[in-house]
Amino acid sequence: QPPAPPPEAAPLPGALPLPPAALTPNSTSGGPPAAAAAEQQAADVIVVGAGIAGLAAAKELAASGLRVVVLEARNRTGGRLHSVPTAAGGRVDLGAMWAHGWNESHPLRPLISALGLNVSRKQNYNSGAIFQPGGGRSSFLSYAQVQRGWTNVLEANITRMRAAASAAAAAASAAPAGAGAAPPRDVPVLEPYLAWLEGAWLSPNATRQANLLLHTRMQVLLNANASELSALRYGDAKTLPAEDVLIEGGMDALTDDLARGLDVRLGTVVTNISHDASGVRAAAAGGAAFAAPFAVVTLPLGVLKEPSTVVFDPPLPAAKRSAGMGVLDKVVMVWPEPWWPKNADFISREMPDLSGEWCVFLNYYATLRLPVLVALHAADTARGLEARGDAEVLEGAMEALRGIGGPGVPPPSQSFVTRWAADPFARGSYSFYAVGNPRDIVDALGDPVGRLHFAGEATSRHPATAHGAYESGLREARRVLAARASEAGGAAAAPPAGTAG
Ligand SMILES: Cc1cc2nc3c(=O)[nH]c(=O)nc-3n(C[C@H](O)[C@H](O)[C@H](O)COP(=O)(O)OP(=O)(O)OC[C@H]3O[C@@H](n4cnc5c(N)ncnc54)[C@H](O)[C@@H]3O)c2cc1C
Repeated sequence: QPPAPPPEAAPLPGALPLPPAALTPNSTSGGPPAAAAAEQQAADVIVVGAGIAGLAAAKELAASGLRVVVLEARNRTGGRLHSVPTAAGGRVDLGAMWAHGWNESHPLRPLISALGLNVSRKQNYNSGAIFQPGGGRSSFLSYAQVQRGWTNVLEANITRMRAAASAAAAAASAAPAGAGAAPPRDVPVLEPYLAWLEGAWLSPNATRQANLLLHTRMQVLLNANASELSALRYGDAKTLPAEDVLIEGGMDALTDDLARGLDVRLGTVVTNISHDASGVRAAAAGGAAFAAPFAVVTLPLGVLKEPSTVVFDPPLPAAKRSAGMGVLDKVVMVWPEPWWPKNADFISREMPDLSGEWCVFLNYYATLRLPVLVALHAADTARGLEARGDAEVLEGAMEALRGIGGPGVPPPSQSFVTRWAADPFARGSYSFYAVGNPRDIVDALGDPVGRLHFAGEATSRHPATAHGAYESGLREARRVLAARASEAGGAAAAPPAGTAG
């Protein structure tokens, strides 16, 4: 539980007086009134972005008695948490869906429990029904055997490579300057895979299953092409040591709850952020302007990677854009009844190549008893599908599904097609370690720049997750409080970079 707010937080020198009507708590239903557009509205802290990171930061800061204004471009809160009702009942997630690493100390557990939300049983990644390209069930290996046999070999291969790289780095640091081993060379994760595949002499059928696994275990999970993913950093983006659950009713219940009582300005597209020793100013499309001594910026990495979208003055260090931003897209399809194997967590198709189109469908029936299949596409495959219209996308889905279930498979009664890469307020799904990224990249992404603080999934030690984003918001709220206390002459000092979240 957040601490009780102090009676009144003293505004810092430089904070502009608050115009009485400028900041109205609970104004979550629209942008600022036009009449206020020209004047600069003041707060103690500006939070840019009402995703789970921004809302966590705002809630924590507001609980300390600060005047916080949250600027959000969309007409809803939640950002990459976005759940929609289905015609068959229940809700499904178009963004994040799993609480990864569900254990007793999961950071989202208190929120989920307080809201009384149920979670599904743990997702069983070994429960899959695999089909051959021409139809018919793959019979010679179970999904579990495939995973044990092939991905473990692949991961062992990468582990060996990383050990060799660490040994080379240790030798280089022990040697006198200019001598010693060459610095470790990072390679795309595709390289060890292909090397292994070449030496493995697999049958065509086994190769297709290996491609399926490469695609699901790496490209879909990490939302990037195997040619972009760092082999040295593969596995660094650790989740918590347990399994994944789905949240019944959808993940955005969490952000709905966090937003309650906060001053969130929906429909406020921030275009410029300037800062100096006296404070931060944020300007939004339409002319609204905001000022505060501090800001917490939670813009997605994909947005930061396009510097013309939100212009920073002075410009941000290049390191703020240096990790990879990938894409994971979903095609959510709803039927009145399931026609597919009901208890297999995943319905998959062997893959003739690495393109991975329509190769994996998550079966919501197995976990939440919803007659819903969710096709997952990543990276280049996802970008290719984003360029097509919904009707064409669904045609592709039906062709694949009829290859699995026969010509009688009916079209879905409802569908949703996501386009996270094209979304101007996300520009992708989540971050990944690109080839050559150093291990401490998340610290560079999260380090403050003057009075600007940075939170969001990409800045977290658990990147690419909702709980990592949440913790990063709390981390930056604490940093802002420490910086305020230190400026006000208190003894508190800002925690060093990368200490939490
Ligand atoms: C398809 C998909 C599947 C995923 N699956 C999982 C999963 O199963 N489990 C998991 O833990 N995580 C998953 N994730 C990742 C998870 O959703 C994110 O890590 C998390 O939601 C990020 O939160 P955030 O607050 O950092 O960013 P966001 O939620 O993106 O919040 C940033 C906010 O900034 C706003 N914004 C952008 N530009 C501007 C602007 N110019 N002005 C004002 N506001 C702006 C955005 O609209 C957004 O609301 C998934 C993500 C996607 C897209």
